[in-house]
Amino acid sequence: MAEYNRVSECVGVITLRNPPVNALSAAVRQGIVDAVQRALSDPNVKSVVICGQNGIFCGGADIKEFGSNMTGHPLIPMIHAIESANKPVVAAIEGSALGGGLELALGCHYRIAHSKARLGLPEVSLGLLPAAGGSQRLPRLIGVPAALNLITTGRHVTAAEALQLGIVDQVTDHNTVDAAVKFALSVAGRSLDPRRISTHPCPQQPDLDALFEEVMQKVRQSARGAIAPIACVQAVRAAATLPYAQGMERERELMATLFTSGQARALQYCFFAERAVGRWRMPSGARWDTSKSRPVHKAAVIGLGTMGRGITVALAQTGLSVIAVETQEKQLMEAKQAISGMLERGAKRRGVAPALDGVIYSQNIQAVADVDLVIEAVFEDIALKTKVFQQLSAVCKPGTLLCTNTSALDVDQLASETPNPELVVGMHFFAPAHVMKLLEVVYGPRSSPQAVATAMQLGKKMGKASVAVGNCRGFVGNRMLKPYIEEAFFLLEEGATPELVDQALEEFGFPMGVFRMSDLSGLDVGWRVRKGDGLVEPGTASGRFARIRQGRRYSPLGDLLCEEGRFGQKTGRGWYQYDKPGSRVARSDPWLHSFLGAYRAQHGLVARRIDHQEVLERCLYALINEGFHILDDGIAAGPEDIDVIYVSGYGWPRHRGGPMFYANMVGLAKVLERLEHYQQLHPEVPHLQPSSLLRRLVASGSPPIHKWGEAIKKLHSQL
Ligand SMILES: CCCCCCCCCCCCC/C=C/C(=O)SCCNC(=O)CCNC(=O)[C@H](O)C(C)(C)COP(=O)(O)OP(=O)(O)OC[C@H]1O[C@@H](n2cnc3c(N)ncnc32)[C@H](O)[C@@H]1OP(=O)(O)O
Repeated sequence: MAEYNRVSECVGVITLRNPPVNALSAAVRQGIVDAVQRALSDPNVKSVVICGQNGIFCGGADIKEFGSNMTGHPLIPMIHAIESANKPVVAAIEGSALGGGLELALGCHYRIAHSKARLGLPEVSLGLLPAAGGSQRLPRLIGVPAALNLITTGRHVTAAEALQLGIVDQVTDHNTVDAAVKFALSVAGRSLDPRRISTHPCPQQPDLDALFEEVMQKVRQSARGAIAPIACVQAVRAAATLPYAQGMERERELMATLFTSGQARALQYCFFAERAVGRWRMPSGARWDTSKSRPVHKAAVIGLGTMGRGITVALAQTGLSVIAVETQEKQLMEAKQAISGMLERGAKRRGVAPALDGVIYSQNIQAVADVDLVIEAVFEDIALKTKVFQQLSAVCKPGTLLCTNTSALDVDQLASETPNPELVVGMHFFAPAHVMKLLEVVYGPRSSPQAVATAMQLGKKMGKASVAVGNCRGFVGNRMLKPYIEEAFFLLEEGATPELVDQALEEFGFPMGVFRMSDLSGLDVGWRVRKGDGLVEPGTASGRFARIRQGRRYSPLGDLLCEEGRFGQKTGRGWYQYDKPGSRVARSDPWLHSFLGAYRAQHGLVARRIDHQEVLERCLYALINEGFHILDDGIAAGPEDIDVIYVSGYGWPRHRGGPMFYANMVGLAKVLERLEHYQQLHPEVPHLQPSSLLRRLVASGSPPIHKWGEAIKKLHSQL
């Protein structure tokens, strides 16, 4: 797991070998310890180089080991042994040096990086801190402010930035190991004392207390309840104020708290879930590893409203050539200007040239004749979309993939309007499409595995968390959102305020509560859907029956607000009030409170005290319950798919792992018991009726989340 060779007579080269990322498993740690020992005891060896095989230095500690009893040689003494070696040790960094990988490099006396390498201490994103001395060495090397930035955000830096910060000593465009060996030869025999970072004091920093106070305040605000970023600040503070040995002790104490925390489990689950969703499978048995994607060189977007513009930018930024079609000249010109602006701003942020020439604008759908894939993003109207699909089928070359960005319409129905339904899939982007990470790839019963593979591949290329899901109303994300929003409306009827509901959800970790979120996305969106579903009834009927529609409890509160012209932020009024239309600062609105009072009086509802726990249980368990229905229906292949969708697209706090992971943490029996409790109180609310899958999982002993897949298969086979 770590290979040792002697090169150029007197340089010992230690190569980490643990594909795919050379993680520091027990075997690798032991291999390094043994190899260092060999190099130091060989009188012919004057210096040592540590590198990784296959163009990657090291992706850090082996995260899979964190869930088990960690055995084997510990990381910290291993790194100390390297730092205290009496021969120079040079890290040759190619690919990535992350987490424990960078901590290992910081224990070396010198670091040489390839120009394309990326370095970072991303432990915070796994609910941890750099606890192999990273929180103590990095501030000593690059100063407190820069180290705080890197450690609390976990961001990866380029080799150029690492050089500028002083993390690496040299950057090369050539073979890194050769450069490191040459360098190691040149420094053999030099004094190593100044190169042992742990012996340095932290660079002086004026007004240290004020700096830490300011950073801590910022971190608390953005952490939304996550504990690791705060522990990271505390650890760096120890580096700045304590001798190294005491700082290490503090680092260990803080890590001990984080290591066994539910948040660390949740964040590490997210890490693996994000990778697991790439290994998609369909109920037909088609899978990621047996379905070949088609190359996409040229794509088209039809309809350049907000979504179409964002999709065009996302596609163009991957280097694809894009035909952007909008039939109205004025809209086309406006879209061109907006898209160019977005491309320019994005390119500036990323330090690259804007892909302006990659987009060709046209008013004529014939322009898409030779593209490999089209994404339709016209208005959400089935007749219009059907017409577009029929035109595309006539215009496009054979084999062109036809994708719809619909969020609410039936992908199967659209597919059935084309001569080649196997070429049709949904690509459900989230606004703004060039920013939001999530992409639901929606397959119907007739979508070909190749079409799904191509859309998933394209999503990956665009940097999206792409999740393949089956076709149903609302797909996965919006389908689960419906009971969540409905419960929030019911809570208002029963005595809550938008402020109370939002506060409970924001304290849970959502960036925005349900009402602030509705104001942002526009109340008229849901109104239009409810109208289409025949749920909206005009008039002022009162009493219980006025709140039953299609046989189930219904709250017309959202409709009534829309009738008042309160569409949210864009009209300056919604569940909150805003200084002016478009303004973002939500303020409590006395009008809304008296409106709620009058509504309750009209319907004979007596307001009662509702606490945060009830808000969370009713909104979140209703959403989770729908997630179980989705799993039972086979719309999502596993809980990871649902969790990735919620964490990357719906603001579910990552440190709580996603709704299904959260249910697993709370305990399935408890979720079931609370749903039963609320269902008894509200028998006219079907979404509180526990899903049969949840019941069956509890009856089968509540298996842990990684065993749900197996359990679901077994339960289905027993049906
Ligand atoms: C009682 C309490 C006691 C407490 C005390 C405990 C003391 C313990 C002390 C230990 C101190 C440890 C301190 C160090 C901690 C760490 O190092 S944590 C890990 C930090 N590293 C990372 O976060 C990097 C994670 N990896 C990546 O970002 C990327 O994988 C990559 C390296 C940039 C490569 O990207 P890419 O090429 O796109 O490949 P991927 O698809 O992401 O990955 C390929 C597969 O590799 C798996 N993998 C990646 N990294 C790791 C890892 N570090 N460990 C295990 N596995 C890893 C990844 O999951 C992929 O596999 P699949 O999931 O099977 O697809």
